[in-house]
Amino acid sequence: MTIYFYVEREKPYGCFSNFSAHGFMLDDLYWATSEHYFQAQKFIGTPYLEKVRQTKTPKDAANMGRDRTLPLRPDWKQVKDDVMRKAVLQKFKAHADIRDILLATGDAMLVENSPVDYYWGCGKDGSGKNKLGQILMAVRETLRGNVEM
Ligand SMILES: Nc1nc(O)c(N)c(N[C@@H]2O[C@H](COP(=O)(O)O)[C@@H](O)[C@H]2O)n1
Repeated sequence: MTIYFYVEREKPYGCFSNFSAHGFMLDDLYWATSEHYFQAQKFIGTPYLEKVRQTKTPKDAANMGRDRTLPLRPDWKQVKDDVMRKAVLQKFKAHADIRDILLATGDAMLVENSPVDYYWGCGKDGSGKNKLGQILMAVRETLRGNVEM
């Protein structure tokens, strides 16, 4: 079985999106969404991290994080998967309701059904890497106590 998710408002699996309104503490700071955390880490060591953290919406955080006039950390390509793992794990540790939804998916394949994202999602034609779906499945195993992240 495959479960597709994308935007937050699509129930019940919209909570798998990084845009879902499930905040958490990480690195001694509060993050309104996992998107805020992920995008802010692009600017670690600069004041832009805090600027992204304080953006109003996950869309605003994504827009700022994707602004390539801002100083992207040089190792971003190497660390971005780990950053995403850390954010997603913490989000599901912090919220029992969505943790239950994730665990109840059993061994279903989880796919971010983004028509525009061929890295985190499956892309328009399904050929994308679906990295976010893979991370959610890995988090699911970690929460079951089967695999360390
Ligand atoms: N809602 C939404 N709109 C897009 O245009 C997207 N690309 C995504 N995918 C999410 O974007 C985040 C990573 O973006 P960048 O690597 O900074 O481009 C991540 O949360 C994907 O799940 N979502």
